[in-house]
Amino acid sequence: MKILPYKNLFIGITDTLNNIFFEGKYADKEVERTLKSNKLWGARDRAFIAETVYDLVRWKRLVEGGMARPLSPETIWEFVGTWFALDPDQKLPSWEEFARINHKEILKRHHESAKNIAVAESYPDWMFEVCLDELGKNRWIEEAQAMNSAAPTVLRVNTLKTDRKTLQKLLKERSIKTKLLSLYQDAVELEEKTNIFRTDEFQNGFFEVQDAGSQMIAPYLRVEPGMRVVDACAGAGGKTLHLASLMKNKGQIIAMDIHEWKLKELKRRASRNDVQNVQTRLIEAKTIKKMANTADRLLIDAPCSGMGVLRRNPDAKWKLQPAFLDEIRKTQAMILNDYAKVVKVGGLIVYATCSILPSENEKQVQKFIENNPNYKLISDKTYYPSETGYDGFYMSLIERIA
Ligand SMILES: C[S@@+](CC[C@H](N)C(=O)[O-])C[C@H]1O[C@@H](n2cnc3c(N)ncnc32)[C@H](O)[C@@H]1O
Repeated sequence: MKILPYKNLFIGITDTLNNIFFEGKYADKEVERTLKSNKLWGARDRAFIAETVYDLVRWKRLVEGGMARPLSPETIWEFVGTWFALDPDQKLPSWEEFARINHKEILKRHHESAKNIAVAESYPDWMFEVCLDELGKNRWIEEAQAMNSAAPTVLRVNTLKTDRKTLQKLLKERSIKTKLLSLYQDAVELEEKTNIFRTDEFQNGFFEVQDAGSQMIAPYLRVEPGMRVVDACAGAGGKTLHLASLMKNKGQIIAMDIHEWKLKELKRRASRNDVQNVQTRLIEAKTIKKMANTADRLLIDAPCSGMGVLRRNPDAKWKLQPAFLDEIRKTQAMILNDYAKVVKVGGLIVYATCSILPSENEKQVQKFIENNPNYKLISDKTYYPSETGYDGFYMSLIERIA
């Protein structure tokens, strides 16, 4: 995007980056907070700030390759200036903050550093190596590149309240252009970024924002109206709400998590969506044991590394640590082993993650089946961002056979 040479926009960008990189804040929340902080910014100003911040979070390592020094709170302006200096079509404003910017030097350093592919694709070395090792070179390079582009905004129509065509028409009346996605039965994609949360349609629960890949998970569980379904890692309920729509609000969904605040948010969303068949339950020491053999269906939307959704959360590239990956694999194995008993004999389980790493996905499931002969793998699938254009997900369907 062309530079908008206004100092207050650049101050917004540098402050936001500082909070993301050095105060541990999440990129999406920080961008939202910055955009709310100045009511006078128009749509173009907002787009410039949001796009520049996301680009810089995504391309941090590549930009550092062109800088004389690493990124620090002291070098944030140089970091932003270097990013624009890498593009010959951009002209930096002649402010003192950009006085150190030397285009020729930057390009020279950039050409040298980008010979390292992890720098060129802007990933930390350890992450690049783990992914190369797990996915192989061809697959990982394609995914690394796909996850460096901006994520589209996709809505899931709430079929308890309306249908896709009606939603599309209502949004069109607000000059919000959308397209229907033929491979995803309830998905509507925005053609341009806009603050969709301000619309009456959102306030009235006609849709939720949910990536197209994520929309494949609930239907994979083959729920039917009247069933008793447990959503074991429900979080704020993205998939719980989808399950409720598929069940036409009939039967019972028990939405569980280890964090009460997430379940509170789930309740708020359920009421906006007119979802009436969900009961929330906080997971405590004996909760899971007590629920053995009670469910027709079990969704395990497991906590994971998020290595399929980096284009939506590019800051995770820099925040994720190898030790966390080890920990999360243990948690996944524990959840699968302990929670699988909740389903009745003949019942179905979906184990899903928003990661494309086999060690969090098919390898976890294989290990579980090997150790638990009462369960059978029916099918599984990984959705790769490079193939779908949406977030990466894994899902497996497991039957309890004895
Ligand atoms: C991928 S997120 C769930 C997203 C959610 N299903 C949705 O669609 O919005 C994983 C969730 O697992 C929860 N979690 C972490 N450890 C858990 C555990 N031991 N048992 C149950 N849930 C757990 C996290 O709090 C988080 O909300």
